[in-house]
Amino acid sequence: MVGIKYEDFLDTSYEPVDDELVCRFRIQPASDMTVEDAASRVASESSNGTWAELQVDGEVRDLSATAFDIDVEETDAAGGDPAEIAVAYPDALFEPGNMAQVLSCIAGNIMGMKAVDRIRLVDCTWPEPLATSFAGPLFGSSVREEFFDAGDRPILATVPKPKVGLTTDQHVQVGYDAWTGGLDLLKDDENLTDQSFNPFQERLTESFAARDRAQEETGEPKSYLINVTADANTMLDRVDDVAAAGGEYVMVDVITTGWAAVQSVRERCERHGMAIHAHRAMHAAFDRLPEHGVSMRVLAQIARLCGVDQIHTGTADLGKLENEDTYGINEWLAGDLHGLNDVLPTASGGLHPGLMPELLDRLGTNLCIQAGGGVHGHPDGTHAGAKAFRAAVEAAAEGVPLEERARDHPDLETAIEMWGTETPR
Ligand SMILES: O=C(O)[C@@](O)(COP(=O)(O)O)[C@H](O)[C@H](O)COP(=O)(O)O
Ligand SMILES: [Mg+2]
Repeated sequence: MVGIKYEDFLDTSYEPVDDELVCRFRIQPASDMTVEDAASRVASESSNGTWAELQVDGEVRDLSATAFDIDVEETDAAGGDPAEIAVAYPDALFEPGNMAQVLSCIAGNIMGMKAVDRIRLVDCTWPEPLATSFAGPLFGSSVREEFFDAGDRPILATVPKPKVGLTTDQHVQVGYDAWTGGLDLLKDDENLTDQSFNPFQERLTESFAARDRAQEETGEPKSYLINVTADANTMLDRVDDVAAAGGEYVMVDVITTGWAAVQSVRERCERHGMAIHAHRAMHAAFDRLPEHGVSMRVLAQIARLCGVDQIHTGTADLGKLENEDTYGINEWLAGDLHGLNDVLPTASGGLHPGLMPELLDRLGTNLCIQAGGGVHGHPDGTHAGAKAFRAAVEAAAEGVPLEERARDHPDLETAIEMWGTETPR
């Protein structure tokens, strides 16, 4: 039998081994706590320790995490200085392929410990055994070639606005106008699911009928990010319904449904060869305060492991919503992760044609770009708004100044006159 107590979870000479998950936390120790004491408690409470000294078998001891790196940020603030710490977690602590269990360790009780005034899970380094125990994306950015002839340009999506309240007929008409105006994707808003004013089954059937007409008319492949968000069983039924209707995608509000449900949807989508568009509504409840919570970088990592193909990552501060490090997150989503597919970032929120050159300059073209107000707010309506959006992105991707392209593109000219290159507030 061996005793384990908080101090045993701190060892700054420790070198993590290859199959260990390494998490970096930003902590603000409580005023009566040294950073070492706080770090040992983070490692203990997020693995197999607790406040009382325990007598355990050796094997149990082996499941203990180790805080092995402490980087204090000197400040003149009262109380302890904040610090970034690194904790290594043994592979055997985790159930392979179970994201909810992993998060109950690394983002569980520690988020509420009195030993720290604030704690933020900032970044993770995922080892091969744990990472490859997850499905990962089925397509990732290859959706651009698999489903569309987009070539070098980003794929373009629009959400009918107002976000809820349109009838199914109105929704479908907006979709048809957007698709025939040159957009690749119609997208449901995060809070549109199966409400009486626009029921899911009718919306599904009639939208895909309109999609087929639009493909006929334009000769271009079109698709629909239909929101299947609901309880897990209902979501799986809706995935099957979308497959039966000939859909290529489903959209899921991944934060509000939870990662366990996302993993089940991923499994069902594989059966049908379908892609998952992840909306991150509620992410800011986790990531907005820089000193506390879970960073969007880590949320994006979790989404990739759980198998989404596209996820919203922000507009590099060009749009209406706060963004955290869009560039860094997009880079990680495109990077190697033990052979798992990449994820296509989605830029959305306050975007309009005038912002496209700067957006592509900052984030490149390996993107899905969504504009709702930036299309349906066009004075000449959705079809004109869609044409302006497509023209702006094509010009930006070709390096042609918008003003020049607008000379022979009146809808684009109108959009630029209307919104200029301003970021909406
Ligand atoms: O409801 C909205 O606000 C949007 O539909 C954008 O509409 P607009 O194009 O009309 O702004 C998206 O949900 C946000 O972009 C989500 O934020 P993020 O992409 O940051 O997750
Ligand atoms: Mg929305």
